[in-house]
Amino acid sequence: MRTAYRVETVRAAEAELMAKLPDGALMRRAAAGLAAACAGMLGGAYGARVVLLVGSGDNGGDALYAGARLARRGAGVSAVLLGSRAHEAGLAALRGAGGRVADDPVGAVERADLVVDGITGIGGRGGLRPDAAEVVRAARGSGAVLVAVDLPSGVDADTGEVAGEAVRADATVTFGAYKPGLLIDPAREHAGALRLVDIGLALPPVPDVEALQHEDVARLLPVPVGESDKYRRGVVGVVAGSARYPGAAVLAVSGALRGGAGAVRYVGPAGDAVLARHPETLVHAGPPAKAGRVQAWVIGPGLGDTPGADDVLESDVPVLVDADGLRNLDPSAVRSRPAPTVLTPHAGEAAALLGTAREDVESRRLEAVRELAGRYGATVLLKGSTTLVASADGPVRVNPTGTPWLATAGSGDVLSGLAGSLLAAGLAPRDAASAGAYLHGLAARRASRGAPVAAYDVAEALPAAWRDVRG
Ligand SMILES: NC(=O)C1=CN([C@@H]2O[C@H](COP(=O)(O)OP(=O)(O)OC[C@H]3O[C@@H](n4cnc5c(N)ncnc54)[C@H](O)[C@@H]3O)[C@@H](O)[C@H]2O)[C@@H](O)CC1
Ligand SMILES: Nc1ncnc2c1ncn2[C@@H]1O[C@H](COP(=O)(O)OP(=O)(O)O)[C@@H](O)[C@H]1O
Ligand SMILES: [K+]
Repeated sequence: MRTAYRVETVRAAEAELMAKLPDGALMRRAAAGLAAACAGMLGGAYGARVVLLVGSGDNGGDALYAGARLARRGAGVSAVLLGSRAHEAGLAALRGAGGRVADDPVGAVERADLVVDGITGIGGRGGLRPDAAEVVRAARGSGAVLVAVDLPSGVDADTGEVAGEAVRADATVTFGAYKPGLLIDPAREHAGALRLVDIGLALPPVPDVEALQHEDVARLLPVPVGESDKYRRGVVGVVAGSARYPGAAVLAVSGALRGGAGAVRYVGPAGDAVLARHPETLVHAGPPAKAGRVQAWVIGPGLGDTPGADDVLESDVPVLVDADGLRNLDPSAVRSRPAPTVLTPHAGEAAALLGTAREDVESRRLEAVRELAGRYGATVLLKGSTTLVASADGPVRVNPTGTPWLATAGSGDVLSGLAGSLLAAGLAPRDAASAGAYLHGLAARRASRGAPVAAYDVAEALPAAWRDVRG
């Protein structure tokens, strides 16, 4: 599991550790890790031209001490001082090692091999100020490798929000713990490759945000055993499709068939289309309550204007509500259910549920997903460039897989079928949602390999994604 902690928690752990260590020891640890990472990216420090962008806080201090180390190894290091003051001991260390303060900041970054962004870290507020923004733009245009210290300056560490201009780094070297913003867009896009330097912090067991890795998903996935039969493996019911959108039913069933349930019941008017593609589906044209027993329902993809989720929400099994099922969804109807509910909105659907604008959800997705989970008393999977899964309590899960090629019509239908199938197979709601998103993103990467994919390609790549995860 990759874990991330909010600034408040990181600062408390730092304070506890600092009290036990000599003055400046923690910063020297951080700087040593940073210098080693920079030297690695340069393929050796000797003869390299390194420019440090230095803000007025300890983030600048890290950059200055790391610069001193690189200078001692033969790099030409200069510092661009962007704050009202600079970390005094760090600046003295740099000067003592032969580094200097740049008198022409833009010229210096234009000639640099590597630029170190030490403008702001976890103490930063808002976007870059104009003087910093100008030098950062020159650095971006120079072809130098841009390495952010702890965080790309200008992004919000706790939320991933980017209000104004921010550094776009090739890599970020972060200290002690990942911060949520490093894993969540839009900030994640600014961070580049992530590297964590252990500085010995003792962090609480429960993080604020976490991201599943292969081994976590492998442990969650259902695997049939000798005495399994199709009913014991779980039956998932899919209520989807309409005369206008029969394809959504086919796609949701395609995901459900590859999600680990032993059987898929399809309920709705698109039975012929579903059977043509998936003859193994149990098809029913009447109301869901008459379709036979299921262990979980998926409702919503391609329903169009046909009545919403009420019938299914009254059932006593887990329900996943997607797409058209989310329209006008009543929080009290969801809250009062005896079984768990999973909602899978994209940003537009989440915005409609919250009564806000789509852009607002996209820029503050962590807050939006938490708010929806609280309001509905449900597990919420918010889709998009960073897919998040939140339940009423516990860490928010960030999905680390996926590709922007997934932004294609119908891929969400595959996901809802898949996650619903995992629910029917017995996974807890946040596990079904997050393992589903993980496999879905992995399948999309496999199917795409840098080229456009259709939603059905993603469904077909799901078995290969399972095999990847299970090793
Ligand atoms: N506390 C510790 O023990 C350690 C801290 N470390 C470093 O210290 C950093 C935190 O240091 P600080 O708390 O001094 O805070 P930062 O250095 O992150 O930033 C605060 C400073 O930046 C200024 N500032 C805030 N927003 C700005 C903006 N938008 N544009 C320009 N300037 C802005 C503030 O006026 C303040 O002087 C961490 O991110 C990490 O890099 C590391 O050395 C590891 C140890
Ligand atoms: N920019 C993006 N980067 C990565 N994944 C994305 C991006 N945009 C959308 N996705 C993913 O694509 C899928 C689209 O689902 P959805 O919006 O419901 O579309 P549809 O209703 O057409 O199926 C989701 O899994 C979502 O997370
Ligand atoms: K920084």
